Amino acid sequence: MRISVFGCGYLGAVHAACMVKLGHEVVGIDVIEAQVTALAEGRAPFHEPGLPELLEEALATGRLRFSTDAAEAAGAEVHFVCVGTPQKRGENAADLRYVQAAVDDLIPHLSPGDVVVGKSTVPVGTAENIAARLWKDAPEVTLLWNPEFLREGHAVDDTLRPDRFVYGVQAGEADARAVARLDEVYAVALADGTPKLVTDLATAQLVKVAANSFLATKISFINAMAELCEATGADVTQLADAIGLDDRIGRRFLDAGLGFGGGCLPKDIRAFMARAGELGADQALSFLREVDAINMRRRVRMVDLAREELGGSIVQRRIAVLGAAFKPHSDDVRDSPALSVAAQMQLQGASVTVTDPWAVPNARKKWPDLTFVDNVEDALRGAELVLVGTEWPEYVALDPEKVSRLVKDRRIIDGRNCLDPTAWRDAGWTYRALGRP
Ligand SMILES: NC(=O)C1=CN([C@@H]2O[C@H](COP(=O)(O)OP(=O)(O)OC[C@H]3O[C@@H](n4cnc5c(N)ncnc54)[C@H](O)[C@@H]3O)[C@@H](O)[C@H]2O)C=CC1
Ligand SMILES: O=C(O)[C@H]1O[C@H](OP(=O)(O)OP(=O)(O)OC[C@H]2O[C@@H](n3ccc(=O)[nH]c3=O)[C@H](O)[C@@H]2O)[C@H](O)[C@@H](O)[C@@H]1O
Repeated sequence: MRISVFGCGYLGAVHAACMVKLGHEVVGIDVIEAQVTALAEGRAPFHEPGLPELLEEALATGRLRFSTDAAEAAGAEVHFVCVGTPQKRGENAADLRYVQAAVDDLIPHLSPGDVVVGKSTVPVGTAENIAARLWKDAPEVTLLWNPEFLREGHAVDDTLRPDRFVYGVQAGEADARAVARLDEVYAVALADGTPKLVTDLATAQLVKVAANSFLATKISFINAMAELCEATGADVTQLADAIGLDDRIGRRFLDAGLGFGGGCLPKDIRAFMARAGELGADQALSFLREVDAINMRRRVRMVDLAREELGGSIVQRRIAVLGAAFKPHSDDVRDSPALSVAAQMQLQGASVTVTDPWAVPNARKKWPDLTFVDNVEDALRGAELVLVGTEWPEYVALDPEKVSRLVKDRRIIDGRNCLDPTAWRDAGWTYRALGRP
């Protein structure tokens, strides 16, 4: 099947390469020339495990190309929309201008019978507006909404072996043909037994934001428990293990710490609240305001803890921050809790050095005033306080004895509850964490 993918960022680049792996011929379209050039040369423009190898393999088949020219989408039968839907500046709502522009760019190159498949995360109602637009300008083209659930750091596997497919459809014969076509695209995964749910357009759009809202709520729930643990001397990691053993609750997404960041959960819950307000249903999602507030409070608590540990002031104190990415195995620094804490401490007068195995270039672009180093030893050298902001395996594996000689003072705050407190305390460190005695 010939496929086009509009938007070759974290979602689209992985999707394009994976579609080749599934046997299709793909053109990836993006408006950023440098990104297209890098991808066409087999260089992933961001860090995603497995993507460089997959790109190389896909390019070698001759069935994958990239372009900035939307006209290259002509001749494809299925067109995926994977462009960004960031938070509007100064507002909670999603900025839909990239989705609108991609649809505008695509329409002149569509042929009768083509299927447009929306994958970007959008406020409910967006798909219906696009469908109306296609009805007017390309009436023999069908729109499906097929939200994406991949996680950064696991994107390749999540795309090739997803937990489920959701197809949002309109009513009618054309939709049955479009569904059959999307089934052909995903034939390999469907044959492996991946569940498929066919819903109306509104439900499909809601499934996506509901899933992300649930995940964000689960994280904020455990972080609220961490606040209680801090007030009582209890241990949130044991609490999570204990409640997580109940199958109905489950242990996943109960890791307390600095909370959620990234290009998705924070902006998606805010956009969902904004859309609910427009629909006159804001009360239904008022709990998400609290989910957001609990999440942001963890960052403030981390800075307060640093101040407490340093005897009341962080001004001119040397603090090493391990981690800049919003989560391990990614170089994405969008709304990164670790970076936000580092920046806050710097703004409050601390002398902060940040390191990360992959995210330093992106972090430097975002916060050029922070000091960045490429390796953990340089970050630790002379530090009066060490703060773990992202649980990269190499930080989890640090030997507290070995790194003792690098720092000025042995003080560590584990912002991700990822270290063994006993090992650090036994090596003479003052160990503090969020929600753990
Ligand atoms: N990053 C993730 O893990 C996931 C993201 N999503 C959703 O997917 C969408 C994309 O997210 P990301 O890939 O993270 O964003 P991104 O910002 O990494 O990538 C978006 C890409 O779209 C390109 N673009 C903008 N306008 C365009 C146009 N008119 N034509 C072609 N390309 C255009 C941009 O240049 C950029 O490269 C968002 O709605 C996001 O919420 C959904 C699931 C997972
Ligand atoms: O819509 C999206 O883009 C994606 O958003 C999230 O994926 P992602 O943002 O890649 O990362 P997650 O693994 O969900 O982590 C998000 C944040 O929550 C934090 N987190 C996660 C789990 C946990 O127990 N505690 C916790 O604080 C992570 O450190 C990270 O900052 C969802 O997990 C994906 O299913 C979804 O497709």
